Amino acid sequence: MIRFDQVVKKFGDNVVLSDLSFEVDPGEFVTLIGPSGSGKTTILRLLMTLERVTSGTIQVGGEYLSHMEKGGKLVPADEKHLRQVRKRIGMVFQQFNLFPNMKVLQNITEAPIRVLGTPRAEAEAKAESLLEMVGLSDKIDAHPSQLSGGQQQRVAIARALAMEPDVLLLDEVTSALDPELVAGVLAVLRQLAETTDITFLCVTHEMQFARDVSDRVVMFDQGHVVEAADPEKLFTEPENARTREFLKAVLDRA
Ligand SMILES: Nc1ncnc2c1ncn2[C@@H]1O[C@H](COP(=O)(O)OP(=O)(O)OP(=O)(O)O)[C@@H](O)[C@H]1O
Repeated sequence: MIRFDQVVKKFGDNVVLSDLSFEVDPGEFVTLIGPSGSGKTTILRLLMTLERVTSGTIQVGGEYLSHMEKGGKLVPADEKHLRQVRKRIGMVFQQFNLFPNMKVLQNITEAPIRVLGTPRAEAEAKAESLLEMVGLSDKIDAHPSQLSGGQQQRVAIARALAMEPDVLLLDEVTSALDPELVAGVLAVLRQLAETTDITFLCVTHEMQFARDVSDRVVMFDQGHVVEAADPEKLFTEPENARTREFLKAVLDRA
């Protein structure tokens, strides 16, 4: 579903990703772990087309994201192509980024109506069922400022799902939450991972969540994949010294 092929990403002279290749299968839940600055967020931003590759290619669902085919050749994607492929990808951020002046319902229906052309009644019915799924049916007419951080994040998840993405990117979705609100958000994500065929790419410091929910965990350092394995293996018997060092530091801090 996601394929990075020899991707290089530089910011000036800073080589953030060098020759990065990895794949995520359809329906797989993959978590990226690694030290601060290792390039995890850059990977998500490339997938959201907020950044462009320096070289190499990215494919989503068999279609090029970074490039498009023109006259039998691969050329950098134009804005129209990017918008088209991007519709398949949803993202939930650390900061929930809800529209503050819109009620919860409108936050969820806005993109389906405007971007997908979904009729309003259909978009609202869908939003109601998504709000039920995230346990917030009673907040349909609230404004974001009237919700806790955990509730706002669950609305943000519902909003991403309303676009029916094939791929959902999760970037430190619990980092801005008070500790007592984290479990509710993780429970919603766990349910989604178990009951939908969405492909997840997740960046998190919640190691227990990564261990419970992921099909595969990928350890990054300095823009390279150091090691990738199923969570039981990676967390109990990491092969690479860098992974062992990183996990020890994270678990000592917890
Ligand atoms: N827009 C930008 N301009 C310049 N440098 C950038 C930009 N975005 C990221 N970088 C650099 O790219 C590197 C990787 O950053 P990135 O945010 O992807 O790391 P990360 O692994 O997600 O870290 P963290 O866990 O702290 O979020 C860092 O050295 C960062 O300074």
